[in-house]
Amino acid sequence: MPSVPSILLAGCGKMGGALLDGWLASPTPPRLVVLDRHRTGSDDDVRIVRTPSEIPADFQPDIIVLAVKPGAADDTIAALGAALGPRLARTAILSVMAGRTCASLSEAAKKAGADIPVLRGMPNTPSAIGAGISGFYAPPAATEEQKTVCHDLLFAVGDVVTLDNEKDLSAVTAISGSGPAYVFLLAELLEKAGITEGLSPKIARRLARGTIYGAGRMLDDMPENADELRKAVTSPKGTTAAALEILMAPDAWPRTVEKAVDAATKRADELAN
Ligand SMILES: NC(=O)C1=CN([C@@H]2O[C@H](COP(=O)(O)OP(=O)(O)OC[C@H]3O[C@@H](n4cnc5c(N)ncnc54)[C@H](O)[C@@H]3O)[C@@H](O)[C@H]2O)C=CC1
Ligand SMILES: O=C(O)[C@@H]1CCC=N1
Repeated sequence: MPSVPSILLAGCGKMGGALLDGWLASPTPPRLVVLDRHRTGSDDDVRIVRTPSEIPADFQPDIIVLAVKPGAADDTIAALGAALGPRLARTAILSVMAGRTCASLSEAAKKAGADIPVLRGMPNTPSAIGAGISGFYAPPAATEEQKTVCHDLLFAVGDVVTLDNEKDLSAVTAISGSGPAYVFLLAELLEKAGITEGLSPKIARRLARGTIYGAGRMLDDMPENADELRKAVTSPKGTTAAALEILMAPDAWPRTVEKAVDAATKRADELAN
């Protein structure tokens, strides 16, 4: 494989688009062709096509990053097989889709005429600004080179946790794949609560966002555990204690977060095939 890999990004919506933004901002972006039926335009860094038949005839992808919805994967792989012909057999797939297993996607590739490995990543949208975190799983069928290139594609947009068991990707999806949405919800709710308490929407928004940003940076920068950082904010009989008494009641956040993550993990399992 060349030192700058050639990547076909199939699906450039919210997640594919976040990866694309992160790659283009990274010091050594891959050679890229983007396939998305709803995206148009082209620039110096990336060729964008709407159908597989428009993929340049001399473009041999080292890796196809599959970022369509799980239900669209089989059709997309079939269409790629028809357009790429023997080139499909000289590539590997990195799926960033929730649920879909390596085995089910390898089967789809076989139907499209290529017996190729499928690796899986589960990134998240902060990848767009280089602040993503991804789970990564490579099956035994993948070559060391394919593992390295796929790992590095994810590492170019943030941190990467390599997994020994594919099954763990469902929990990863529930924690970090979906996780930014939970934090954005907290931002929305804090902002609304601030407005309810009489702050202007502008000030409530600034306070909510600034707080989540600052707390996130502390989690990243400081050695203390999250509970220690929490306790450092909580004066006995003070304001934080009054709020946490409500949030930390067993049926409040502890149970709610556990139930939410369990629901997301189960949904990822349901999307498997
Ligand atoms: N949105 C997120 O935060 C995350 C999403 N994912 C996974 O990423 C995948 C994509 O999710 P989103 O980006 O949110 O969805 P999306 O709907 O924003 O993007 C999907 C894109 O695929 C394109 N597409 C669909 N079928 C196509 C075809 N046959 N040929 C060409 N383009 C086609 C659509 O035009 C669309 O732009 C899903 O499988 C999801 O599980 C993974 C981690 C996080
Ligand atoms: O909601 C979903 O299914 C996708 C996977 C992780 C984040 N978004």
